[in-house]
Formats: sequence, structure tokens, C-alpha cells
Amino acid sequence: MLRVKIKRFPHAEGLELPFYATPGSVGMDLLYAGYEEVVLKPFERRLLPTGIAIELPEGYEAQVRPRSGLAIKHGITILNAPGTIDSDYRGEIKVILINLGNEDFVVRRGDRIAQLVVAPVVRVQWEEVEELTESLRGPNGFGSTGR
Ligand SMILES: O=c1ccn([C@H]2C[C@H](O)[C@@H](COP(=O)(O)OP(=O)(O)OP(=O)(O)O)O2)c(=O)[nH]1
Ligand SMILES: [Mg+2]
Repeated sequence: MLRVKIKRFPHAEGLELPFYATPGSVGMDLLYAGYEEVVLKPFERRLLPTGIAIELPEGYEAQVRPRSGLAIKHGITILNAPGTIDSDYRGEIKVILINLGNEDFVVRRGDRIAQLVVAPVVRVQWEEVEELTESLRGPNGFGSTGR
């Protein structure tokens, strides 16, 4: 278990911190921390507050991922999925929700709107060369191996 500092904003008072729904869950559910109800019309997007900020150790990132239940039942997803939380970001984590369904979708305070996955990241240092090492695939991609 990695210990990560978390700060609650005043508007998150009374809400629980993001939590793993089961012992094996990969993501912690993020709650909508606004007081006003949000109605997302079809194809409408909104930046929604979660009321928390975190301090990731260097070498880690957090991803804001959609919830499959919202996606299949309501067409609700995250426009920039997976959203990237940098380790040096200290601001409020926010979620860009979009309604790709064909009915209005209502978001209420405390609703679980997304899930946060913390993962290690590798940072690279470029080594510029004239030629890259040959490989079986070479430059082929984008369906080159067939259906
Ligand atoms: O879904 C998201 C995506 C990003 N962020 C925050 C944390 C992240 O560290 C910062 C910047 O995100 P990103 O790099 O994706 O956005 P950008 O458009 O490149 O902005 P910037 O120039 O600030 O990096 O915004 C969120 O709260 N939610
Ligand atoms: Mg950026």
C-alpha cells in the first residue's frame, strides 16, 4: 500500500474520501462534490469538482477513468479518458463528464462519477539516433496484420 496525502476542500465536507468498492478494486470511486444538481443534455460536457487534491509521490500518476455502468446504462463517459493527474498537481481533481446517450443525465452531490487509478510511470530520456534497430513489424501498423 502506497501512502498518499489527500486534502479535502471545504465543499467536500460531509462526503467520504474516494474509496475502493471491493478489496480487489483497481480504481477508487470519485464523488461529485458540487452542491447543485447538474443536468447533462445529450452531447453536453461539464467539468465537475470532486472536492479533493492529492500529493502523489514522484514516479506515480493517477488516471481518471470512466465507470462502465454509467457508460452502458446512460452513455456517460469521460471526454479525455483516461484523464491524467500529474504527480506535481496540487489542485482539485476534476472530471470532464460527457453525455453520449440520448437522454438527459442528472448528476447529484455524492454520485460516483469516475474512478481514480494510481499507477507507476516511467520517465524517459531521449537518445537521438539516425536509425532505429530493425524489427519484424518495422513501420507497419494500423491494421497491417489483418482483421
Ligand atoms: O481529467 C483530468 C485531467 C487533468 N486534471 C488536472 C491534473 C493534471 O495534472 C492537470 C493537467 O492536465 P493535462 O496535462 O491533461 O491538461 P493540459 O491541457 O495539458 O493542461 P496543462 O497545460 O496544465 O498541463 O489537470 C484533472 O483534474 N482532471
Ligand atoms: Mg499537460
